[in-house]
Amino acid sequence: MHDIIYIEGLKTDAIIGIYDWEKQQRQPLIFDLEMSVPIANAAKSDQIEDTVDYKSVADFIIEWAGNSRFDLLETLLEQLTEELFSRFSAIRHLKIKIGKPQAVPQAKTVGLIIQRSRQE
Ligand SMILES: Nc1nc2c(c(=O)[nH]1)N=C([C@H](O)[C@@H](O)CO)CN2
Repeated sequence: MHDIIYIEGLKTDAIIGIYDWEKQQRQPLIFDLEMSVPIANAAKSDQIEDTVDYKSVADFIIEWAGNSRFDLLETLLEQLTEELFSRFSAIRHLKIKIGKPQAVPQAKTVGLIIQRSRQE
């Protein structure tokens, strides 16, 4: 059982969606992440290098998702998960929720949650 480093309510604007109008204008996406990371080394050393820097993860997601262009949330999240495992080697498991608040006007938000483990 590992510890969880989390990011909640991370907002970025992206080109995402299956309809023509969605391919013309950016719309907000909201990310919630839980990253399973062993924190014992960082807790002893007090060094950011020994853990996962949530600020670096947040900055990466804003940049990567902001420059992405997908039809489906499914594709975006699957590819984002691979990028995060590749860039942040201490992440063992990832749970990511993505919300698309403008997609269904009658709903507060809609979206997708995926959970993946690092493939060794
Ligand atoms: N499972 C999904 N369903 C839908 C998606 C999606 O990405 N995954 N996308 C859309 C449209 O782009 C919608 O968000 C526009 O309102 C519809 N269903």
